[in-house]
Amino acid sequence: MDRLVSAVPDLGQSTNAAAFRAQAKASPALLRLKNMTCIEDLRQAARRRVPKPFFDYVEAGAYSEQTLRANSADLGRITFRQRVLVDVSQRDTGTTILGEKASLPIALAPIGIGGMQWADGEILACRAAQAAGVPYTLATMSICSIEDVAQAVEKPFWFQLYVMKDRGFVRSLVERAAAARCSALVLTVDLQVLGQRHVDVKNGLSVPPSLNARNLLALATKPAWAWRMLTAKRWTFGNLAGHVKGEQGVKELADWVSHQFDPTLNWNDVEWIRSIWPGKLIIKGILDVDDARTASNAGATAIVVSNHGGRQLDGAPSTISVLPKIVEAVGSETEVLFDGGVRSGQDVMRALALGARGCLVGRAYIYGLGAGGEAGVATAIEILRKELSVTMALTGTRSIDEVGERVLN
Ligand SMILES: Cc1cc2nc3c(=O)[nH]c(=O)nc-3n(C[C@H](O)[C@H](O)[C@H](O)COP(=O)(O)O)c2cc1C
Ligand SMILES: CC(C)CC(=O)C(=O)O
Repeated sequence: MDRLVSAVPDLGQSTNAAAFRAQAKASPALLRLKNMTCIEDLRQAARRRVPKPFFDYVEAGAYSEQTLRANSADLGRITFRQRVLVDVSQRDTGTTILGEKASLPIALAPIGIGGMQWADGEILACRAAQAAGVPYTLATMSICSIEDVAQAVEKPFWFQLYVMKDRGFVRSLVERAAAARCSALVLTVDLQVLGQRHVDVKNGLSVPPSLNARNLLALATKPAWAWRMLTAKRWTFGNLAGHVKGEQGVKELADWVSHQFDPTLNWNDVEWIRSIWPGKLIIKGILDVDDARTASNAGATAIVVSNHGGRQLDGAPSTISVLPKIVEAVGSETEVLFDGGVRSGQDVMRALALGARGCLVGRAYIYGLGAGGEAGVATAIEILRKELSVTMALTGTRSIDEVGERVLN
């Protein structure tokens, strides 16, 4: 299995289908994934390869999962206007996000515990993103630390910040992100209190995994996964090591969040973060027009219209349903990014058509990671790229600048 990973560190720029096919021929890992033609295929493969508690953790939404379902369902209701007899032989999926070139209008979203999907998962995902020319966001609650990732990749990445009660620790995280040359800070503001995901409680999700009979069985049935984890020797939250007393072996996730995360977080704290991080600041977790205006006034470079992938406020509206009014309110001053339910290039096109500058993709790439490590993430990005490119062609669109309401029915 390790051969599978080491075979693909130099994927190169997989920004077009021919290059990707050539790489796939040379790489056993990509070859194994060649029959994965859509994100759902990667999801099924991840289900087979990742121990149940960690696969379930990715899938889960909060409570009744109404908002989780609404994200995808509302995206799926948006239909395109088919246009014909337009010369679409030359199409460009490239754009800029926060002023930086991106080969696609996407960024990889912060995903806590990513390194439990595949050993060293955050390093591998970041490498795949950089090879494909899209931004990668490392989560505060990652398994690989900021320094682990910075040492293993060539270009800057984004760092996602959770604000904890210990502000000294928060400041040190920000300083570490700056020292690692992170190019943007993504401040997540929608998870000061955890929305319950029933399945995590039932599975007794903890990091590192608790060694009871049931969990041992779940791990033992995925020996390739377990072998990679044993070899990588990273089992717990890398960024927290040595900083948060007595929390090396975190027990129940929800308990831990309620002990550590600060529910007093408010707009004054955003001012404080702004003062200690002079660089690009993205505020993630905005779903309301008034909040979007306040974020824009607080000096955010960008906001992410997000309900945390349906994992927090169950009963909140889908992100696509609120996107247009938020774009209308702040889009001329602040870049508006979007996430929630994006599982295809068509979904990326839908969000762009309604005014998003780009999409953060969460589960879509995490399924790839669980399915095949770095090669799996590269495959996920490539699937999105191809789908977006074909959707552009069939709507008579040659560049991302041309995407707008004109492509929608
Ligand atoms: C397994 C998982 C873990 C996540 N962890 C974080 C996190 O640590 N920080 C954060 O800001 N958002 C986190 N999110 C939310 C994502 O960044 C993103 O908002 C969401 O996944 C988008 O929805 P999608 O998965 O439908 O694409 C997580 C989402 C998932 C599915
Ligand atoms: C470790 C968690 C707090 C990460 C997260 O944001 C999530 O699971 O949605």
